[in-house]
Amino acid sequence: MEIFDYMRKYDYEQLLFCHDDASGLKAVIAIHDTTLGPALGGTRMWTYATEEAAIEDALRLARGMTYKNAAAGLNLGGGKTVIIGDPRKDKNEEMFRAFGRFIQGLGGRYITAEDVGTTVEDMDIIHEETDFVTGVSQTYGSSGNPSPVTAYGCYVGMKAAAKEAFGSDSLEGKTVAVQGVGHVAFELCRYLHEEGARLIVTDISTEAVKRAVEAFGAKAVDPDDIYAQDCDIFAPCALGAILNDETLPQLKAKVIAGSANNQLKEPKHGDRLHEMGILYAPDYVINAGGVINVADELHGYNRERAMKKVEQVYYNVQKVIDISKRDGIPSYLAADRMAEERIAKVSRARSQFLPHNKHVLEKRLPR
Ligand SMILES: NC(=O)C1=CN([C@@H]2O[C@H](COP(=O)(O)OP(=O)(O)OC[C@H]3O[C@@H](n4cnc5c(N)ncnc54)[C@H](O)[C@@H]3O)[C@@H](O)[C@H]2O)C=CC1
Ligand SMILES: O=C(O)CCC(=O)C(=O)O
Repeated sequence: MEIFDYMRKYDYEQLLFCHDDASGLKAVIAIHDTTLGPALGGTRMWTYATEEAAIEDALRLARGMTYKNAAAGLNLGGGKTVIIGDPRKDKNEEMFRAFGRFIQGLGGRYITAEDVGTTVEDMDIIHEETDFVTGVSQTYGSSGNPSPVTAYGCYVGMKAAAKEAFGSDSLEGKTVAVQGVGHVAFELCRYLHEEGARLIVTDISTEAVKRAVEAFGAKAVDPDDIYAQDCDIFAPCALGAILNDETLPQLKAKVIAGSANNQLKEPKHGDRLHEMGILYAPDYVINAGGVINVADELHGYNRERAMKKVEQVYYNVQKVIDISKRDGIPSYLAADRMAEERIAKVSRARSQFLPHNKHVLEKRLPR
């Protein structure tokens, strides 16, 4: 991999390697774009097969956060960290403290949060060493676990997509097939059940399926059968790349609206969904509830205000649909266009010289 060629191709700002031998910390922080504000994105801990795979993941995820934050209307840029290691075996307090000090050294250019393999408890340790961490536990007056808020954003985003596809945003009587009933999807199922939707669920964990069947009267199906279910809406809430050559021909849903990141295996699958007349609510627009929630911590966390902001996901999905119709392009490209247009407009507005730039971080968390 030619790092600078890759960074030039997608316009990255910065890539940092953080090493601490005593704790075993090997972290890569990627900062993609800070036009809108400091780069905010979670820390993923994973056992990467190679260092190159870890760097690529950090870069790809950081760019995704630029688009997610811009589309969500946040004054934040995009960044992400990967820590190389097994989250079940390799974590220790010194590691997250050392990592926190590296983040502090960036002076606010990058703000972290949870991602796959890291928890609220890990954020609390990072918080001992830096001001620039969110997703910290509620005992610090912070937001805690973001999943229920992500679920709420996903629910309102699904309603906006339903309005376009079925003429009404009511989900009463609609059948929703949910792939993966983990932290986000279980809460999503609760909203759907309360509104009177019929649920079909699957998960590789029989325990997770059992919980959803018992709590919401959901019908359970095998993981491979979820795509071909007779349903109105398909909600991918487990893995990435599940919209691909094998699964697209099986789909009967008119709408795809779920929380999973990177749902399209390749861009051509977004084109194909458009041709098939299936409305795809782009992943990073509909699953932005989590980041909207943690970003609220930067202003002194207020749950009510955060939930109000997350309601905006409804209108963001509508905006994407409008751009898709206006420009005759698939929804995934419309989402990119919406994010890029916002970055360009803010960038133009900020070209005017000001003696003192307004700092985006109005209030820091107490420590
Ligand atoms: N937690 C959050 O706030 C956010 C989550 N997301 C994304 O939403 C998705 C779900 O996140 P969480 O609920 O936090 O994760 P989770 O790990 O709690 O839930 C995922 C569920 O999917 C199941 N699963 C895995 N492979 C499967 C397969 N092949 N078929 C069926 N089920 C399978 C797992 O057993 C698990 O129950 C992930 O893609 C995540 O990246 C995105 C933004 C924020
Ligand atoms: O939701 C979070 O905890 C952090 C934001 C993030 O990294 C994401 O949305 O993927």
